[in-house]
Amino acid sequence: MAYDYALVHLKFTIPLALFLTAIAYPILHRTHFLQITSLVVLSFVATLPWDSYLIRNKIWSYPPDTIIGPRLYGIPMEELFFFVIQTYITSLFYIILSKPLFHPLYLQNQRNPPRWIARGKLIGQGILIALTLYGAHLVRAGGPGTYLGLIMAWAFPFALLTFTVAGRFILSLPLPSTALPVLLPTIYLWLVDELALGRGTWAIESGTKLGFCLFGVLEIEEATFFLATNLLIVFGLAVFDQYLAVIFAFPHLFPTVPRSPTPLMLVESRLLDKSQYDLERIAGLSDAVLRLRRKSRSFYLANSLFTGRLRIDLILLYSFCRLADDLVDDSQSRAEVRSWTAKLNKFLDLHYKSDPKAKPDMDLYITEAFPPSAKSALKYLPVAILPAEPLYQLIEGFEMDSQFDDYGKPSSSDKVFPITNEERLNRYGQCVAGTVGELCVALIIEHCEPDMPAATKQKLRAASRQMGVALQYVNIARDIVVDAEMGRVYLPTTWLKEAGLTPEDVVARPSGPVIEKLRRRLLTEAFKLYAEARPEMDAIPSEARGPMIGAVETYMEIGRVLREKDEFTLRKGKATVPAWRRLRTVLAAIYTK
Ligand SMILES: CC(C)=CCC/C(C)=C/CC/C(C)=C/CC/C(C)=C/[C@@H]1[C@@H](COP(=O)(O)OP(=O)(O)O)[C@]1(C)CC/C=C(\C)CC/C=C(\C)CCC=C(C)C
Repeated sequence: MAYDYALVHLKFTIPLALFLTAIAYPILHRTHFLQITSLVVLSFVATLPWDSYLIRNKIWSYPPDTIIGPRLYGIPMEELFFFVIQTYITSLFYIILSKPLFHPLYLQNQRNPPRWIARGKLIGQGILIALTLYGAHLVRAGGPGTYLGLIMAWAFPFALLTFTVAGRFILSLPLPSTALPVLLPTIYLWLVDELALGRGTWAIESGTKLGFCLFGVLEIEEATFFLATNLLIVFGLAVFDQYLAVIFAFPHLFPTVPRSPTPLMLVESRLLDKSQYDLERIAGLSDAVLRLRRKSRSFYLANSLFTGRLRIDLILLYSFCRLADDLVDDSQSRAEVRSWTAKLNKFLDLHYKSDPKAKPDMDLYITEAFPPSAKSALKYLPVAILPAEPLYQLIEGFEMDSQFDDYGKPSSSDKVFPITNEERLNRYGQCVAGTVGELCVALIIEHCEPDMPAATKQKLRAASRQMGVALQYVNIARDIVVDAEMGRVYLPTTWLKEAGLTPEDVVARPSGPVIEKLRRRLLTEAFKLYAEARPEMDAIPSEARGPMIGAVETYMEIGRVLREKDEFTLRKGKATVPAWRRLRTVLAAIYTK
């Protein structure tokens, strides 16, 4: 039947490609399209002459009644389509499995790599050189080793080239993110090939094959072809990721990055001397990711949905917010709180209020005023694209937090509970969380749509502040017990009074039916604010909309768990959302954005 080969695509390769597209679509970014398109073109151009040579030299053949007919340089169009769809399938496997990775962190081995990476690269290069030479030997020897030799002498030089360019980066990546995108499509295509060979859709001519089969009727040459070509595709994608990471991670080298870096920028990135890489910044990014992972499962999961410089700046913003909050929270006295907030305000003054002509030495100030662990969070805060006012207000919110703390004063009569009423609660939420929402939106606009209409910007700012308060209310509702243990009660004193309680009662007994009722009242307010702000998220630029909705919904899911259950799993005293449910929330957000 003339459609046998075409049916192989219709039954096996196209369905898998469609399935992977459905899975990957919400996380695909413009840079991914650049990567996949480039790889498809490169694969097509590199395979065409090689494939044509093998067909014309009768290494393999197609019974006329298995192909539709049109050929290019002797290659059936179904085969040409195979070049494209195999590259596409393997690329999607790689992109899906690599999405959680934060690629800039893997640039740290570009200079003075660990011994095993340096050696691993040399060993890898040695293996690829040996395989290439052996392939050439088989070709020269002719006979049964010809087909295998042609595969090796063609594929492994390309693999050697890409591994030479990105070997340290590839070896630095977690093994599953490179091995699985090679092995999964390879095994799948082995099975497809086995079926096709078994049906006679194509045939490998004797005389130029070794006659060994990996299993069934799958010739060892065919198995080697799919393994080698998928290795080439993954190496090629990793080369892209290495140079994209350089573009995104180093603003001093690439001050502005379009929504999708251009091929010229990739070439520039490749030609850079690695001595220009700011590895101190990479270490700072590593500190920020570690802080995010340790402190917030909600935002740590959500961060992997973002891409490029927006992802980097959100992580850096989180790191600063968390650091500032911890400096104040960990203070042992009101004087210490005032000292930290004064230093943080001065840090902001030096950035926003100093004479541009007399730029202060920020590194010196940070080193003198803050502990070494704080340096990277302060140094790399992307102040150039963040508005000042929300940052000052954030520090003000942390100062409000400190009013709760009596720092061990003997008499509880001095005890202050500043959240006296709902208005104060809202003000507090605006300061510590509404500001964060506004700062997130500022980054999104800068990176995704700087020329956004002013009216849209204003609507997003207002909605982001409201959403921030909603998340803060969920945070408070979740942490009533934890906060009470710290002597803090964020439930408004007026609410407590209506329920016949005082803040001291809540500190003494932060659970029970009355507290539960107040928790639900606060959650009702949180979901009211959320419901008003959520529709405005549709105006967020498309590449950030799904991830930002994912971040917000993951956090609001904490509130849903609290509302659904009277009893919930506590982790360090905090109600937690099961991992499967957090993942389900994120996936629902990005697939329905
Ligand atoms: C994806 C990613 C990395 C996002 C980063 C978001 C970010 C910068 C968060 C900073 C959070 C933070 C540490 C702020 C300091 C004050 C504080 C603790 C606020 C509370 C956050 C809880 O963070 P935590 O790390 O403690 O998380 P856990 O509770 O331990 O799980 C708050 C609850 C406030 C968080 C508020 C926001 C993130 C703003 C939300 C609003 C938006 C994202 C804007 C949405 C846009 C529109 C148009 C509605």
